[in-house]
Amino acid sequence: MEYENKLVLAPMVRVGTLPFRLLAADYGADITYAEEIIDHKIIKCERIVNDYIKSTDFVEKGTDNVVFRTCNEEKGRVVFQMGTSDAVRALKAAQLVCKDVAAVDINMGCPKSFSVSGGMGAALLTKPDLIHDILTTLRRNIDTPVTCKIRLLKSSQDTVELARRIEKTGVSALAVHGRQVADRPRDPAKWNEIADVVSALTIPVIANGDVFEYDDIQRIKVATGASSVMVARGALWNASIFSPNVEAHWEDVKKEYVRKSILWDNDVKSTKHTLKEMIMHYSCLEFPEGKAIIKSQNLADLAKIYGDEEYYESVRAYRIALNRHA
Ligand SMILES: Cc1cc2nc3c(=O)[nH]c(=O)nc-3n(C[C@H](O)[C@H](O)[C@H](O)COP(=O)(O)O)c2cc1C
Repeated sequence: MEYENKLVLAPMVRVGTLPFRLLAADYGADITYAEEIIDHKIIKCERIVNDYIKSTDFVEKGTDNVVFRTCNEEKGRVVFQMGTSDAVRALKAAQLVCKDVAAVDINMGCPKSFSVSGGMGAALLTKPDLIHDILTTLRRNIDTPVTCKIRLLKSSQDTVELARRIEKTGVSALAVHGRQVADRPRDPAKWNEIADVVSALTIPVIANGDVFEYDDIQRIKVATGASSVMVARGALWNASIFSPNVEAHWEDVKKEYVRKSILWDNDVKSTKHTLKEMIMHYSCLEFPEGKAIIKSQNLADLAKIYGDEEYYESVRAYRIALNRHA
């Protein structure tokens, strides 16, 4: 996969499932990261071709819990992001999914305690030897491109030094979130420190942090020199941020997201979570729409909220018919 001049949907836990990735792609995202999945979890899965909805599922053995769902349509642009603290386990996990995705990314930026206490996410930033071990093990053993995503270190010099070590492992690209581990999301991202990494490396750098409207894409490119840009919250709040045309109204974006959730039989908890995040940004969960979402128990309930009962029924009928002919 090429990493120059790309618009990238950032990895987002509980948000970056198949329907949201396809939504972002429809609006213009070239590369779409899946939510972070921990190596332990994917290793417990088996790969199942789901003829019913035409997806490829990684399902926890002995359960019907779909840990990762993808489809042919996104094969050339989906990035599987993994949380890991061990090269052997990371490889085992990557081998399971690598034929179905465009790249495998290692998360080295998550500051949450469940990640850091397991030696994953941002904990890796202080262990350059382990980073080297994980990335070179993956590079040598899988044909799929390998990338990673880091945060800024205490000084720009430290970040550049780490980035250079990472580049030497042969990764295809490096995503840099312009905040340090202790920074809060409301602290401004330091685009100037991303620029230092861009000028020190020859591999593509994907600049991430504080892109909230389409014009910010050009701004961060100019400020950092990076040709590719990654967007998280801006896309969560309105996935049409990737579109050079007029931003779609967020009401339409929500409706389309629910339709895609129905089409790809998304976990209702994940769809509800994403809808709530979208609503909280523009409005308030106390209004009837928010209350109805909180109360909803399945995708049929969500379809009803958005006046899409007919759509829901037609998808259901189509699947039943397909299944009968299978
Ligand atoms: C809801 C949410 C979930 C996130 N989950 C992940 C994740 O799974 N992996 C990761 O590397 N970063 C994760 N992040 C961080 C984003 O990918 C991104 O680095 C950060 O939000 C900065 O970008 P932004 O300013 O465009 O939001 C998450 C952020 C948000 C808002």
